[in-house]
Amino acid sequence: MSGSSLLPDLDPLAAFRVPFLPPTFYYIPNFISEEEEISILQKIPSQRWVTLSHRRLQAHPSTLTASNTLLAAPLPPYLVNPVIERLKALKVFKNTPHKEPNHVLINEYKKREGIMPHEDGSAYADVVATVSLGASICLEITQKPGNGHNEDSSRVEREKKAEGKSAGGKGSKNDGEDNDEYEGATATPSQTHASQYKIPTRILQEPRSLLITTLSAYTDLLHGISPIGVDENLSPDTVANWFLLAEPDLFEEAGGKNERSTRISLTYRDVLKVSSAASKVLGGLGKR
Ligand SMILES: O=C(O)CCC(=O)C(=O)O
Ligand SMILES: [Fe+2]
Repeated sequence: MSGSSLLPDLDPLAAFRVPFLPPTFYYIPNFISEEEEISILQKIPSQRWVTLSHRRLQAHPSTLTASNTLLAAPLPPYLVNPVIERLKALKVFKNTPHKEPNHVLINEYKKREGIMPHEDGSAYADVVATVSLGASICLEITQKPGNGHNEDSSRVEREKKAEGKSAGGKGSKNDGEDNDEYEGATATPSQTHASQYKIPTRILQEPRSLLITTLSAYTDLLHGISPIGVDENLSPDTVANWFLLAEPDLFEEAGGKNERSTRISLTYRDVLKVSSAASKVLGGLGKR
């Protein structure tokens, strides 16, 4: 029905699409309230962190098995409410196998910490919803090395690809969980990107915001966070989601700078392979 200008746009995400990027990035400022942010931060268990070289991380309900299988278990309530209810209202995971997230990776970045440019792995459906807590940070979006810029990128091509694509990342090497390094050898040719998009670019993630990345954000592009103390030169020209920001004035008044401080991200995902049998076996063993 989107063809008629008399009808409202029925896609609840349409207003939040990040411009200058393929239609696979959505940014929603103030997705949660300050009270909700504080409440979630207080409930993240301090004993669950795994320290990596440039960040700390924890997986809920658990780390995936070696074969990228999730042992079925509920997410803790503080990760369900209010976030998952709101993701459902926005139909964020409507095309993924389980229709809702079943796994959350929590990342913590202190000042000067980051994550190498990477794509998220084939363990997950190709939708990630990231809630930012505590501080702002810039996510850098870059082209995957080896991707052509000159190939057909017409609207028709892109829509065909988006329509034909069912959930499920393809060909990615990195699960974002235990290996930050991008392995460029897996690059596949891009049919989606050309000069109408501004890539590389940055997405400024404010505290309490939601960033949704889907489809070609997974297959054709890389995302990463520079391990720096200050994000600089922030402006409408250099930040793709500038006009979606809750408080662009804060960065303008600071001379286009964002002084980093500890930022936590909750990355909601749908793991493709879920084993309830395995969890029963483990649960049984645990009781002995
Ligand atoms: O913290 C973020 O916003 C990005 C994290 C990420 O890319 C990942 O966990 O795969
Ligand atoms: Fe990632």
